[in-house]
Amino acid sequence: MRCGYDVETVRAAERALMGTLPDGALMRRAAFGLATACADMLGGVYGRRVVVLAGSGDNGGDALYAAAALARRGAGAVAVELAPERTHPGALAALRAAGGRTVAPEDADAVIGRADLVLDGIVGIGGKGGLRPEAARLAELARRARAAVVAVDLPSGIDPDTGEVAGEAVRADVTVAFGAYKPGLLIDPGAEHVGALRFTDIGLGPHLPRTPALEALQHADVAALLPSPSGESDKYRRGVVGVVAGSERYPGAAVLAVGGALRGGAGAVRYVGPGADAVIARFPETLVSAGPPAKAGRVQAWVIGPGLGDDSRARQAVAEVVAADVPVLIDADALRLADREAVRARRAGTVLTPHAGEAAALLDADRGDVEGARLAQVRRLAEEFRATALLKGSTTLVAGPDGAAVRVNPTGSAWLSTAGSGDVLSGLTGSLLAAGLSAQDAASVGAYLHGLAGRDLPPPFGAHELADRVPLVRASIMDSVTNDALPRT
Ligand SMILES: NC(=O)C1=CN([C@@H]2O[C@H](COP(=O)(O)OP(=O)(O)OC[C@H]3O[C@@H](n4cnc5c(N)ncnc54)[C@H](O)[C@@H]3O)[C@@H](O)[C@H]2O)[C@@H](O)CC1
Ligand SMILES: [K+]
Repeated sequence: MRCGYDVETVRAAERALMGTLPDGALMRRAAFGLATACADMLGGVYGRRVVVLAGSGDNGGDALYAAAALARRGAGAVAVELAPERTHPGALAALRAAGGRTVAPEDADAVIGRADLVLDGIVGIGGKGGLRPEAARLAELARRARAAVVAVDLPSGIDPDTGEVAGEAVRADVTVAFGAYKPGLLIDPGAEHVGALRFTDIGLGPHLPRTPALEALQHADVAALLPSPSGESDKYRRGVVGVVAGSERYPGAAVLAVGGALRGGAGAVRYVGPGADAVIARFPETLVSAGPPAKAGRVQAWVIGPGLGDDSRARQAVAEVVAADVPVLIDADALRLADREAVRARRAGTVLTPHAGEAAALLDADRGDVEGARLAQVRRLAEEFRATALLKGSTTLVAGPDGAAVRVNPTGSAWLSTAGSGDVLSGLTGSLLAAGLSAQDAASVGAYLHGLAGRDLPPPFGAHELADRVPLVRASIMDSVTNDALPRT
């Protein structure tokens, strides 16, 4: 699991650790990791031109110490001081002692234009609000530069706790995070500015709390959560998922959601709705039923919404499914039709899967507000509906109603935004709910497999191919974990 900790938590851990170490030890560790990452990036140090954008806090200090280390190995180092009277004195002295020089912000353009590498030490976790004009100008120069840009701890201008970006922000090729990932490095729009994310351990681990603010699953976590049938399994033990989707107008949504559910590993899929002929033609193993969901027979979880429409049949089906005492996934049209109070009153797990536009409608907000503040908005959704909310988008987030860590999906690609992609995700996640995963695990594992399937397929692809790819990515996850566990020879 990759974890993100908010600034307050990181600061407290740093204080606890610093109390046990000589002065300046943490900054030395950070600067050493940073200089190593820069040398890797440059592929050699001697004769390279390094420019430091040095703010007046410790972030600038890290950058200056790293530049001093590079200068000692033969790089030319120049620091642009944002506020010369307040630059970190020890780090500045180290840079000068190593032969580096400083220039005023007015001269930044010229030195950045000749640089091979720009180190962004404008602000780190001490940044407040959008970048001030002088800092914003430097961030813009760095963005336009042909040099490689390495962000120190985080790209200046992104909010470390939320990933929100107000105005200009540095766009890095590499970001070197110290001690702990901050949530803003993992959530868009901040995450888009990070480039390749590297980590430098400064020893904070033992001082960080057990529960982070944000979690990103990795292969081993997913492998541990994925259900596998055992000798005792029958279709009910593996989980029967009921899918209420599709309409005369959108029969394809039914096929895609059922396909996702089958590939998610359910023991059986029941389909309820007017798309039965299309479903059976593609997946003859589906149990179809013409009546309402309440009469469809036993299921361990329901998926409702893709392509459903909003006629009286759809409304009735949503009310019945929301009233069921098994886990329910509510998507697409059903998000509009579900009664908020009825959803809040549910006792079994509930997963809502809106994209930003649907989330905006549910929260009475603007779509842009949802996209710009994804973490706050997914938490709000979970709270207001007392449900697990999966907010789809460039970084998919999953928040539970209990205030536990929010999950951010690390897989996925822009090619996933294709018609029907969400229908597959719904079926897939519903299948995991039926197998007994908690709402938050089912949603985050569903998003992980779905995203990985999207990365694995040569683009462009159609949504039905995503479902077909799930068994392959599942196998590769299992393989990678088994191989990791083998002794190395
Ligand atoms: N505290 C520690 O133990 C460690 C801190 N480290 C570094 O220290 C950083 C935090 O240092 P600081 O607390 O000094 O804070 P920062 O250096 O992140 O930021 C503070 C500086 O930024 C300026 N600033 C704030 N908001 C701004 C805005 N919107 N526009 C322009 N300038 C703005 C402030 O005036 C101040 O000069 C971390 O990100 C990390 O790089 C590392 O050296 C590891 C150890
Ligand atoms: K920075």
